[in-house]
Amino acid sequence: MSPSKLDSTASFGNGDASISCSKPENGFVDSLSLFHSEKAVEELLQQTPVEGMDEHLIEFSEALRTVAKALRRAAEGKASAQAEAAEWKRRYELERTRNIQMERQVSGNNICETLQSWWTRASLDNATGMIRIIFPCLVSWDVSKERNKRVSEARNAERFSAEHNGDFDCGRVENSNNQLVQKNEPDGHSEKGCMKHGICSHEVLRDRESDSNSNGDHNKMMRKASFKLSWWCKGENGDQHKHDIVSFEKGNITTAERSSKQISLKWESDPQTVLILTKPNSVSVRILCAQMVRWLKEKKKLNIYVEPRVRVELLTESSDFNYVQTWKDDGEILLLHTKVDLVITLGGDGTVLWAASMFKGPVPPIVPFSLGSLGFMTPFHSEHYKECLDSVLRGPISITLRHRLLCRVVRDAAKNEYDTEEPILVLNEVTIDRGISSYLTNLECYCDNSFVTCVQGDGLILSTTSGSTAYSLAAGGSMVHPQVPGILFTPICPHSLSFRPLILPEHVTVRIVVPFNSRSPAWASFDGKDRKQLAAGDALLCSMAPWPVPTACQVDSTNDFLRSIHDGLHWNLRKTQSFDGPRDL
Ligand SMILES: NC(=O)c1ccc[n+]([C@@H]2O[C@H](COP(=O)([O-])OP(=O)(O)OC[C@H]3O[C@@H](n4cnc5c(N)ncnc54)[C@H](O)[C@@H]3O)[C@@H](O)[C@H]2O)c1
Ligand SMILES: Nc1ncnc2c1ncn2[C@@H]1O[C@H](COP(=O)(O)OP(=O)(O)OP(=O)(O)O)[C@@H](O)[C@H]1O
Repeated sequence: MSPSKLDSTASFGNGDASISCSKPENGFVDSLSLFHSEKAVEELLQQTPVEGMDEHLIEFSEALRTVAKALRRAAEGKASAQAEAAEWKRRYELERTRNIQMERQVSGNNICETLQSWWTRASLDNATGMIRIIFPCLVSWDVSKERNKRVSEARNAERFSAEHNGDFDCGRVENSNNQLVQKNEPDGHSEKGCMKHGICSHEVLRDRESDSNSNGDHNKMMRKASFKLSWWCKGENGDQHKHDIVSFEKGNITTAERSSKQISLKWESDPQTVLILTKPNSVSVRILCAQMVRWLKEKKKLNIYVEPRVRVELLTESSDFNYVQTWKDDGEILLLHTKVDLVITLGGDGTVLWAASMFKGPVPPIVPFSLGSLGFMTPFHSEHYKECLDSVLRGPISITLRHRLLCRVVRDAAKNEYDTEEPILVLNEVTIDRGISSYLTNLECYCDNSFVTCVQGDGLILSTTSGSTAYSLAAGGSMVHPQVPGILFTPICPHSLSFRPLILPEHVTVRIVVPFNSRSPAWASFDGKDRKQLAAGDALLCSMAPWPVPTACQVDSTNDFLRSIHDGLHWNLRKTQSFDGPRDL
């Protein structure tokens, strides 16, 4: 996977005539210097007086010529090998791009398919000329009539990809009415069939109403609450969600939508089920959790889920907490997002990271209460939990859609880039570092098809904008508003003066490869957890995940962000300069 690197150094004679083939920065050998070597030998011989030269000198000059010729041949051989390698790389990247496009098409088609399945419920909005589709379980989305055409195109493409790419078959079959339907699993949990490596597909957004009707009252009670998202800017409520981001009428380019608008969440039916996640080993958290559970059950009549550990703790306190629900195995955790309307976290940022890591697909809105020391992502104060939850349950609320990164490890022995280990979603960052090794990491970095750089230092952080205030900040990265979509590329202690951090656009795939000439393996860790070793030839692929983490805001995402950098980090805190003193008049 790594371009091979030669390190050749040869030197003949002294002064002007010395020939050297050195290895400059970033590992690229200057092959021109090899071509120049033969010329330099000729020059050296011309400088030597020919007359009166004894036989040894003639022999020596012949030997030099032979060496120079050998060097030229080596240079030519290397140049042709490089050209061949470049051609193979080009073919490989083409193939890779084609595969990625196919993958995107499939996931895009999954959305289109969901749209298709709700087409029958679509209604024409006469005022705007738009067709409005209500997704009963998650969002309402306006789509233009042209989408209809795209859906059928997408379905054709899906048929193509189903034939050519078995990886992404989420268990769909076509019924006699030509509609795409879910294959029935023997255990009735067809969603499980949609989880490739434990990551959800968009299939899970389908309505669960039919399930609840057929399964009686219990499931009816568990039906997910629906809500609607709308985008607004500068305090104005611009509820018209246009899909054309860029228009170029009459040669004028205009952008209509910006992804960083404030988002507001309005419940369309009342939330019924909350999941409470708590930081372990904290007495204050335990006490608050018991109070909150009681209040939510008695005053708000909500169904409550907690982790198995917390249920045991609650039952130890009182058997009255018998109504609190939990799960038995990890398989049930994968289905939590289909039952839970709202997640409440009691702890610090680590508990928000923990909550996000439990959802390997869509994430319900999270209300994070601060019971830690820093609390960048936890704007709610626990003392006022009743007022806060009252207002959240009533809605509408401002939310921050925190982007996540999807990380896949591709081992050297993998057949292709889809032959990966279980993908991991991170809310803060993935770090590739030297682990316990005392050697510099040597990491080759690519952005889509382009070589970025080699990281020689302690490692590299690929961070979300939410994670920009965490480890990336400590390594010298910029602080970025969490609503800005992008991937931060921040080196850790690079052994180079000019290696400044980068911010890459959200649509790219970053590939980090451990080259074969690396002195030691590298280690990847995900939101500070789950260390994985990366041996020579292994790669880590990182791209923006389609499932952000919606966290409720105290005021709005900008106000909350600025407050947290002021209160949490004391950003740019300095005594104000006094008026009396030197000044320009
Ligand atoms: N040198 C460093 O700054 C450093 C080193 C290792 C890990 N970390 C961070 O710790 C995170 C894991 O957090 P944890 O609570 O499980 O471990 P932890 O208990 O070690 O706490 C790490 C600290 O980072 C803070 N933090 C976490 N996410 C943040 C964010 N998005 N913005 C601002 N501060 C944030 C936490 O509040 C906590 O104070 C990792 O994702 C990584 O970003 C930082
Ligand atoms: N429900 C949970 N189960 C297991 N571990 C958890 C859970 N919630 C949080 N943790 C872990 O506990 C650790 C501490 O959590 P958290 O950061 O929320 O608290 P804190 O350290 O007191 O807060 P702060 O970092 O702001 O001081 C983190 O490493 C986190 O991953």
